[in-house]
Amino acid sequence: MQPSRSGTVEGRPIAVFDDLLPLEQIRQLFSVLTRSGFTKDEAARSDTSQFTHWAANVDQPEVLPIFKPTIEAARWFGQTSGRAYRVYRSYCNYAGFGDVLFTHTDCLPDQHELTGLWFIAPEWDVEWGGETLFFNEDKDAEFVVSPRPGRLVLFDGAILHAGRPPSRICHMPRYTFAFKLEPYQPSR
Ligand SMILES: O=C(O)CCC(=O)C(=O)O
Ligand SMILES: [Fe+2]
Repeated sequence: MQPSRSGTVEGRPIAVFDDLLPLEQIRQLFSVLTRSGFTKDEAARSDTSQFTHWAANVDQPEVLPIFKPTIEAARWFGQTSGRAYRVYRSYCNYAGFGDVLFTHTDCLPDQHELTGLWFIAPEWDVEWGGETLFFNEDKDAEFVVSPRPGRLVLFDGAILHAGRPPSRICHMPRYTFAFKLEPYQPSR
């Protein structure tokens, strides 16, 4: 498995993977998500907890078609870091026009956790916005990922990042399906 492109921010890796699954499977997952139980209780940071956004927690992510390719992409990451990763949390974020998604990190600098984000949409127009941005320590955006349907971006969770809400002309929910992965010692 090879990324379409990769880079680093503050020396920490990011990789973008495309076409890991047929678009039809992404469309099916989109359809399931539109009928799922989202609750407005996900907070990006402790100091923004009064501005929650909608998310749906998923208890059995193994059954989803996006699970295995996520593990395989994490294995690609592990080739460089020498680490093995396992999923410890899965959920889907929702954002619509006018929502705010705050900049945040997903782990502490020395935790070396990974976040995998899948863009789940049947189609996406560049004018709809909704990119995920990655910032350096100066809060300058250094890496941008367009929310192309079926795309996976995998990154060191200590990189400051934010999803951007879709624009006013976007009639589609912006779903990003998140896998949080932690390093672990596989038993031999
Ligand atoms: O929706 C996005 O682009 C970002 C989501 C995110 O950073 C997260 O769920 O931790
Ligand atoms: Fe995040």
